[in-house]
Amino acid sequence: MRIELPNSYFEEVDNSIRLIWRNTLHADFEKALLEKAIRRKFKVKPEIHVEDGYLVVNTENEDIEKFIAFFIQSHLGEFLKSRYTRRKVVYIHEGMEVPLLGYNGFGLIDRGTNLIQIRGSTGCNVSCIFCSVDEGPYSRTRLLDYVVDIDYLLKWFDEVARFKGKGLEAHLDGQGEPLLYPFIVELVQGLRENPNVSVISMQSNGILLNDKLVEELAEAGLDRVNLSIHSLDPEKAKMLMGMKDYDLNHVLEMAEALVNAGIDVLLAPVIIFGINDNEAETFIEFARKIGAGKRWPALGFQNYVPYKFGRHPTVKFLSFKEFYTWLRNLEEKTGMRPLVLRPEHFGMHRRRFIPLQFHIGEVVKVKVILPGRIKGEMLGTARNRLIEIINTNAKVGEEIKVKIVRTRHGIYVGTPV
Ligand SMILES: C[S@@+](CC[C@H](N)C(=O)[O-])C[C@H]1O[C@@H](n2cnc3c(N)ncnc32)[C@H](O)[C@@H]1O
Ligand code: SF4
Repeated sequence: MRIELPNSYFEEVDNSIRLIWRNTLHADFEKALLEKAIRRKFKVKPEIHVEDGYLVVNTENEDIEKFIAFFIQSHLGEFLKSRYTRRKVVYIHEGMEVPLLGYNGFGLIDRGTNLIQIRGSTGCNVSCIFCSVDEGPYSRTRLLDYVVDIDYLLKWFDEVARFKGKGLEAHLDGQGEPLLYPFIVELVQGLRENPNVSVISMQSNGILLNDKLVEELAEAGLDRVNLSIHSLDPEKAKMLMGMKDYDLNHVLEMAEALVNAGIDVLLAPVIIFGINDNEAETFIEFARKIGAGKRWPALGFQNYVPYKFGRHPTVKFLSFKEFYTWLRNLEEKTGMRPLVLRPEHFGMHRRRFIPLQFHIGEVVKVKVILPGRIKGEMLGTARNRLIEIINTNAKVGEEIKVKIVRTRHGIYVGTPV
């Protein structure tokens, strides 16, 4: 008898049955564990193996089939891992009562404009050598990943959108790669249904795109992708993305496929002077060739910035003043405008902030609800907001007092007192 679960297939790995769920997540169940559970319940020991992606059990007993499906689904949360980072995944859903405002790892961020950042998951499939958040399989600091349930994320978004009003841009980004979010198409669809959303955009490295996904995203209503391509030289691109099988050609093809599907493309290379600044004109040529920048600017060159918790390939970087001079010269030389980007180019304007719940210096009683992503970090909650607690060894379930040390843009950081 073959067992099938929605959006999933199975593989056999060593002594385990691996469930691959929505292509981006997996969970390993030891065969012995599954067999023990069945033996206990039905007093039989069936043979289990995987065939063509199906889990096959040598029984015609439908109750056993149902039991196995139920057992796997109900234990999924315990074993869930990212297929790309191999880290444990904490699946956040409504029943956990985790607020989706307050933290920059997942949920929603309001920076006082009509653009709302939406972060459905953490984790990345590559490890760029300059990554501001030290992401990807080779991260040295990130200990686990989060995935937020789609219905729960949309529920919070709808509430935020009601407060913020009409003409919003819903921007899918993250401390990681948005295309790893297992419900990315459904997320775009759900956002499109919100009457206050005018534009849906995404920041992505584009690697996981394929023709089918591009079509699905276009149909769901994605308007623009800010595509991170850092070199048009295949070898240099591999080096910058920290991935030896990075297929630049595929990403370039996908850039074109996006444009052809009616999704605007903004190329967003990070410029590290001495490494890829000499490619600026080639980027501009490529953007022109594929017809990027139909409704928004075609290029968004980014200045490399060494971040505290990021990776640092070089000690040399340009001040923003020097960077803008470089961009203006490039505008003059190539006629490509605008390269110096302003919020107006994206229809962005100031909007009333969701009111802050805490002020700096305030001491708050916080319930610790989740482990954090880096050592010494935990996530706590108070007044329906998340708070990142740093320098702590508190455990989940404890109630502790923290002093709020950061509130900027509604991202709360606290230290134990
Ligand atoms: C952290 S990434 C997340 C989204 C996605 N993974 C990507 O790379 O497009 C967000 C953007 O920041 C850029 N970025 C990463 N590290 C940076 C750094 N040190 N300085 C400037 N930009 C950086 C990335 O290239 C990307 O365009
Ligand atoms: S910059 Fe983006 S693509 Fe590169 S490692 Fe960081 S999150 Fe991943």
